[in-house]
Amino acid sequence: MSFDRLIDKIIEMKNPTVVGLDPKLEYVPEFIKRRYLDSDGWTLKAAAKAIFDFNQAIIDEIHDIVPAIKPQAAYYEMYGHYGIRTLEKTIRYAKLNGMFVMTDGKRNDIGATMEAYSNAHLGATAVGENQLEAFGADALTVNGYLGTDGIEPLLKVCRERDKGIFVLVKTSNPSSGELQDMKLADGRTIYECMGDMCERWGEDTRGKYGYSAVGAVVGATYPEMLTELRQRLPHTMFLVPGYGAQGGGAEGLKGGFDEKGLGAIVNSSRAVMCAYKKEGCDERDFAKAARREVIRMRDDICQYINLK
Ligand SMILES: O=C(O)c1cc(=O)[nH]c(=O)n1[C@@H]1O[C@H](COP(=O)(O)O)[C@@H](O)[C@H]1O
Repeated sequence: MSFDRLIDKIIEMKNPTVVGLDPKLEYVPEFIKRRYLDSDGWTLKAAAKAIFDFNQAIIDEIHDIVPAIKPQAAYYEMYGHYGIRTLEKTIRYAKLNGMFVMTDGKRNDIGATMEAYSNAHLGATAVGENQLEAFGADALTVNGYLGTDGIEPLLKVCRERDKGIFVLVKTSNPSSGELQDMKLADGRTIYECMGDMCERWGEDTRGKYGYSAVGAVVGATYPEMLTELRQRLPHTMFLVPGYGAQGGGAEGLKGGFDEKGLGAIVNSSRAVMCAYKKEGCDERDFAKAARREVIRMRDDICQYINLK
């Protein structure tokens, strides 16, 4: 009921990073696409099958180095129910390989509907007497803007099943300040207020490292705010996207970590999935190129933090 399982893995692997599996078909090497698209045609089904092979090969190459993956649901929903099946299989395959899985769904709704999202992604669905796991991820990204009743159903599942959530606090995109940086009457920004709510929501779920089951998404593209939020939210684990393809650099990330080098996990998606394109290596070596990139990323970030 905290992020202890994730932090244990980060310490064991000495690696505070997560690979985002956001697989567009154009990232998948031709030789894999031909495997299905030549025989089945250019269909959603064939694309979803090719994407699963792509994900599987990357997981095979990175699972001994990286503690977690973060599949972004949109890249699977694009392929309809075939894509959803690929998401489900990808989650299962990563878990079989010992990885922590954070589904990036950025979900939120009223309490009743949020209960359905919580059961779908983190908990289980009741079918008669049976409680059946649908996706079974370890954590989910969520939007907190509907307030406490939209978060409560998630907290219930986090407590019962040892899961976690990452709430959007200060996002990495260029327009994030339009709303998130606005000041409230009490002088706080909206993102500070959302961060404070994360501390409160997580209060009774703190684990052995002091971090609760309620984490926050804070973009690598805003290093000063990342540093400021680390001080402000001592019990909130950060998911930090924006490193690599969005321009966030390793040095700017250090303020997001605590003095033990914990408290944050940095995501990279395109830079890992498409490392083979950047390297210009044979496309058949795409998974090895992903492996080289995750090692480079780990070493790049770890040089600035005190993770023992
Ligand atoms: O919640 C997220 O993961 C997220 C929040 C945010 O503020 N910015 C952000 O980029 N993300 C996600 O993080 C990933 C970043 O991908 P790359 O820019 O390719 O590394 C994508 O899956 C985004 O949807």
